[in-house]
Amino acid sequence: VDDSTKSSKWHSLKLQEVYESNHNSKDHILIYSGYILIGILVTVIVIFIICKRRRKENKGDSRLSSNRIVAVSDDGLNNKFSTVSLSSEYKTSKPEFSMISNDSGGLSSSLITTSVVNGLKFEDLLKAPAELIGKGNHGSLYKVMFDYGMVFAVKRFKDWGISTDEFMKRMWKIDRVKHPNVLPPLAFYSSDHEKLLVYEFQPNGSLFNLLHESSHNNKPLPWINRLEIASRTAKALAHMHKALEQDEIPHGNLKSSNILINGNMEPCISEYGLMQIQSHKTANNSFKSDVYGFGLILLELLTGKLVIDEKGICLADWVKTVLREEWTAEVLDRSLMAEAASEERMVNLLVVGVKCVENSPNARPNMNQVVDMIDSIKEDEDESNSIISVH
Ligand SMILES: Nc1ncnc2c1ncn2[C@@H]1O[C@H](COP(=O)(O)OP(=O)(O)OP(=O)(O)O)[C@@H](O)[C@H]1O
Repeated sequence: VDDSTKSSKWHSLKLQEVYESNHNSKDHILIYSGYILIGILVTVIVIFIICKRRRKENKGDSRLSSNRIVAVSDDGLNNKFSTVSLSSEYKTSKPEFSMISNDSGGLSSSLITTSVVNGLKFEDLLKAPAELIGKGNHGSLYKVMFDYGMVFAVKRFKDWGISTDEFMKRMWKIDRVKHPNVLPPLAFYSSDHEKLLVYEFQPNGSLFNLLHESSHNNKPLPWINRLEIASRTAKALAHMHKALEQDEIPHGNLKSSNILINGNMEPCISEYGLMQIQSHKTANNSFKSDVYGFGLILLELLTGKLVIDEKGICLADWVKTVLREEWTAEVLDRSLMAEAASEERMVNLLVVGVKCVENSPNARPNMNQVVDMIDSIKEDEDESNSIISVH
């Protein structure tokens, strides 16, 4: 009995052991399956997050693809007319810019899109050969060329005391206002130290080149073209003033080198709104400064002389003096006098110019009044031309 009891006890112990070992391995399987499930779950979450991020980045990229942005390093640029690649300039020093601006708080605030330049990327601009074509008072201008024929003018501003935020807001406001005779920026970039603006390159150069650089064009600009340029520029400026009056954004730097000439000999106002107004009080005076600038352009158009000549004589003062002394014909560009056009209408336009360059801003007309005055000269011109053509 004892033996059989022992053996049955032994059996039940064995069974228990087997049962327990089975039970343990089941537990293990369960535990491992749990781990695997958690692992899968974590992997799925990680993949989901990565995909979401990629999608976001792609969105940013497609926004960028319609931008043109140029990065130029601070050093490595010299005064000489030179052909460089912006990317090589860029590599000469630690890059100051990246596609994502460090100081402007994000991509969208550092880049501006425009539909005109779809498909072109930042890298393309960096790689393209660039030519320094001028150094103005407020920065340098580069001509950037692409294999497939597209050419851009990139203006690089130095020391423009405007914050990135303000700059971006201003650019958006200007971008909203369109006029066929105002050159819109195609893209722009801003960091605390530097602002870049990209424009379409105008192969015919500026009104300044046309009037004052004999090598530019040997044929003098005919009166009818000068009148047309004056009229279109006045209308474009009046349009911009009206649309941006509330925002207090005048052109701020209107001069003949900022009037570009397109293939049809039409003027295009460039670099609108790139100067900062000191205060609200001066805003109105700044609009009247544009009127002054426009007046000087009229005087340049009619006299063919520089705003300040080699002897330091100021064109506005000179014209005023000559008109006071009634030597009117002396003032006009000789090539205009050689034309069979009406001297009277030329003098009328000159008078509009003189009104615009009055010393006191309040004495100057606004751009709408200027447009009306020029329109009436144009009407006279058209009328007389139609009479001539009938005869
Ligand atoms: N989009 C453009 N296409 C072709 N030429 C241009 C373009 N923009 C400017 N230019 C020309 O490049 C030259 C340099 O221009 P830039 O604007 O740097 O100088 P600026 O107008 O003389 O001075 P500022 O810095 O006061 O504007 C000028 O002769 C100008 O007419």
